[in-house]
Amino acid sequence: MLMSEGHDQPGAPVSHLSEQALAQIAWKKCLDIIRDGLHNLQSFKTWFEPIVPLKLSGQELTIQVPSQFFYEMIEENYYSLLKRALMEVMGTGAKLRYSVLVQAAQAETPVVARIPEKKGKHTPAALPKVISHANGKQTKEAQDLFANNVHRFESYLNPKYRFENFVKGDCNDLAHAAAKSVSETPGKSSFNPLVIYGGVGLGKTHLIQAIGNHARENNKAKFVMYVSSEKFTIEFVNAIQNNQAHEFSAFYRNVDLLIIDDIQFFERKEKTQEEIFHIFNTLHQANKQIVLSSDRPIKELKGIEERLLSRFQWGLTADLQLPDYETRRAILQRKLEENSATLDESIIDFIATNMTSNIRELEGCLVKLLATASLNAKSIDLPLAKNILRDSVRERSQTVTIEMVEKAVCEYFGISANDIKGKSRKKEIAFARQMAMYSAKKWTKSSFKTIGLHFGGRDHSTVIHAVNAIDKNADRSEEVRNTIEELHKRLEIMSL
Ligand SMILES: Nc1ncnc2c1ncn2[C@@H]1O[C@H](COP(=O)(O)OP(=O)(O)OP(=O)(O)O)[C@@H](O)[C@H]1O
Repeated sequence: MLMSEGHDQPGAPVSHLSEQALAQIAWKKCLDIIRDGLHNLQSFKTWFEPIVPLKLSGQELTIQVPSQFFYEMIEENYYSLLKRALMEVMGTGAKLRYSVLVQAAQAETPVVARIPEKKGKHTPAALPKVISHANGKQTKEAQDLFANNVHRFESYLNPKYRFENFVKGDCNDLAHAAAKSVSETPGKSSFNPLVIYGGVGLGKTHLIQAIGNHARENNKAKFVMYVSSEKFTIEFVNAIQNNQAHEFSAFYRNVDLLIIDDIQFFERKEKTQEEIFHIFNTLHQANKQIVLSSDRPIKELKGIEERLLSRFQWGLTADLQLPDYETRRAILQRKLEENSATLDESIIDFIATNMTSNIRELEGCLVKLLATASLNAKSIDLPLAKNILRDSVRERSQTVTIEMVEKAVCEYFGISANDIKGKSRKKEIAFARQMAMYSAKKWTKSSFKTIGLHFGGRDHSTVIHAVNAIDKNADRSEEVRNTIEELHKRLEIMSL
């Protein structure tokens, strides 16, 4: 083990070294192993050189990473290598703790990593035996013991899911407001249970975990438990097999705020539904909060007992809709800020315009771009971004239409469709109209006649005149050339 090896600091007994010095020595050794294992100096420089070893206590090494994104990239891509290095240097009991530097001005957020075990395990069966009860009822003694041990049980909440980084929009207004309210006064409002439903990747897990994190950090609920219905079911089956069904039941009946994700997974699982039914009743009667998520409205769940369905609808049900363009942009901006990264506006536009069906995909595009930029140490421009994301957006490509031209021109000049189609001869509007006709001729397959009809029922000769006028202007004026180019760029983005 590292602490018994004195040769790194000749003459200095290792035991006298500070935790920080020990961390530096251990990390330096780990880096040697990682460098050898990577075969790619650039990746090593990008992902490992910026890491600062903070302290080594026993076999637990704490390292500081610059951002959450960094932490996730390392866990995602270099977990095995990192684990091997740590175990070689510090032995099989090695543990790693990340400290994520959120922003220079903010406090650090510690994240406990999972080495050597990648996934944390929460086993209600790990409760002390004495919690078990006679005839399904807990003794007072057992309850007290539970209360005194609450701090020992993990909530299985991911600290990254917070209200602060959940972007509000028309698509999630009610769900967000209800979630905030529940997190402030769990169990005390009529929103019990609170059910959040919505399609894949629209933020259900984020929002329900934000409730748990907020309630826990602000002491609104003592024992918060987050569990997916899949995990709940597996644990329940295990508990039955190990004769620990009573302990299992007792564990969940003691929770102050119970959050269950993806309840559609309970469909057709009769035994598990029965268990949930009893837990639900106990918690509800005791004014404990229940939060559920589902991928569809409760009424559409099939193979779930009526009595359970009706209970799920006792409180408030709120849905998450697909985010609109503005919300998609705001989410991208927020994710960039979180990673202290920037991207050209045109790239943000490109992603927000094309990734419309799922926020996880939206995020995925961003991560792909940032990772490429970082790994190749080069900045990303729009053509490169399109190239990197071509697989994600390929199916969406379409041809430019007159409607797109109208939208792009209106947005660019800040005027309405009625202005363009109307009779106004005001200089700016007449110019925008000519520009619209010019762009429609240039980038769509429409005839002069169709374009004229679209833009206010004008004659085809008016369109020919507009196209010639803009062509001439472009020869003379850089400003006009820039406008054409910008409109072209926006149309390209819209059509991908
Ligand atoms: N309004 C939002 N603001 C910021 N980030 C969001 C928002 N909605 C979703 N996200 C992010 O999108 C990703 C997917 O969200 P999440 O996992 O919560 O979706 P989900 O609805 O639970 O998906 P699934 O149906 O697959 O379980 C997460 O990284 C989450 O942080």
